[in-house]
Amino acid sequence: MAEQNAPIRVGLLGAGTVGSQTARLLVEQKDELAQRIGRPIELSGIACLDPEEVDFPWIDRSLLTSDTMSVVKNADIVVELIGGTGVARTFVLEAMNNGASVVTANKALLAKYGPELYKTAEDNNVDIYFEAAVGGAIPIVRPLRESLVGDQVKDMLGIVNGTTNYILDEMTTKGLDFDVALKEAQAKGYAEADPTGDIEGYDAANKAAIMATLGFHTNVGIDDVTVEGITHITADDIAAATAEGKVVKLLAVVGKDEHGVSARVYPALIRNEHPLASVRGSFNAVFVRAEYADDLMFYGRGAGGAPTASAVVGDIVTVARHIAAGCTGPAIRMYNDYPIAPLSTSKAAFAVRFLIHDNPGVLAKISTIFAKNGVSINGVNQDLKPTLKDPGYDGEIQQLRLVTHMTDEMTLRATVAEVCELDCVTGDPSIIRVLD
Ligand SMILES: NC(=O)C1=CN([C@@H]2O[C@H](COP(=O)(O)OP(=O)(O)OC[C@H]3O[C@@H](n4cnc5c(N)ncnc54)[C@H](O)[C@@H]3O)[C@@H](O)[C@H]2O)C=CC1
Ligand SMILES: N[C@@H](CC=O)C(=O)O
Ligand code: NA
Repeated sequence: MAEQNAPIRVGLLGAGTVGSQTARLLVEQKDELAQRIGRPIELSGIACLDPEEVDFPWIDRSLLTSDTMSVVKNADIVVELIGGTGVARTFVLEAMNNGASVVTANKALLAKYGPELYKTAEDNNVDIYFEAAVGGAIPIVRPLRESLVGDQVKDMLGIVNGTTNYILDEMTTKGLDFDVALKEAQAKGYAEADPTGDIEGYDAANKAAIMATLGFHTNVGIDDVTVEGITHITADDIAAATAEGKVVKLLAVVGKDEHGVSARVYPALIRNEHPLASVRGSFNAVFVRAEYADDLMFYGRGAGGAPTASAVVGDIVTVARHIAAGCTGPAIRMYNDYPIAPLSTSKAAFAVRFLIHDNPGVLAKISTIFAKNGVSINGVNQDLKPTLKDPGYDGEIQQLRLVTHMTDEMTLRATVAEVCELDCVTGDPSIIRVLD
């Protein structure tokens, strides 16, 4: 009987943005969570790199240690909030092999080592839960893993990175520079320890890999995702979008067709009336289309300490309930072995921006190359950029923007490369997809 009422020990690895807030939610709601679980839970240890630097009024300093393995070994639930694919993997595997269940927010770890981790959980008869790994506070992992398990997911489309959504939103609505907006996102706790992963699209790609794996019951890893970030999006791109009644958003797009499964991350132009256009700041949103449920939409805070901690603590309670009941949740089985659809099957409409010499005949040369390659142009506009210069050319520079009809991506990219060979074209082109 004493055993049945003994507190369930929760070992926290990491006391940063998410770890510190997870500790707060556990401490502040201790009594109520015990009632929800039917057994008390206690924080048995908190590991971090430098305990001296952790100073939150709700954290009992005697629990802090830099001996992470000791926390792993003395817990029933290990909560991994360190991040990255290095030591986090070692600690998570050790925890499960030691009989502990795991809760993690670490999408990079799951997108790289998912199959190994899911199998280790099943082999050891323990849980691995990770609601916070996709869409922060938004319940999306559990709906894919449990609620929609009686359905067939067709595709998913979403904004799954809070940092880039915040940056693009601030650039659009306040005219902020990219770097200033990024610094703000870091200060608000949205960005990864190394924000390169956010702005280059890899964080969203990790999430796309997890979504595809759960949605299609097949292994999709980070290396299977085609990734394009937002670092090449300029104030000019945003201004052009605004002028056309559109916004630029970084999207994760996951689907399945006769060529296989695809998971892609790229910035896209979307109409102001599109529901994703109104997803602002650090909010995320995911659309899921399922065979029988039809369209579903999930929306909420995708990043930040407290919202992410809400998802983490939700998982801790779920896993603690399983421990109290002597069971585990559903295993993650990748029983399908779908191929990854090649990029050559990708089709879209594109907005392409070139910097060109302001001379007669330039537009004709460019449109000839487009026509020769079978890429149909839907719209053109041009404006003078008097502040830009091309060394070796005395005239002025124009910005030429072409919007194509639906075309295949490889042909479009080859066409743009061919145009860039022209002497009258300067600088780097910009290519952004246009969503219907
Ligand atoms: N910040 C956010 O909005 C979100 C973060 N996540 C994920 O949550 C995880 C944690 O992210 P943040 O809290 O933002 O990171 P953070 O950089 O603020 O905190 C990391 C913590 O891990 C500790 N740590 C590093 N190496 C350690 C080791 N060997 N042993 C023990 N502790 C160690 C650090 O001392 C620090 O306390 C990451 O996987 C991240 O991708 C997921 C969703 C949202
Ligand atoms: N860096 C991530 C944090 C949440 O997953 C983001 O910006 O979305
Ligand atoms: Na989530």
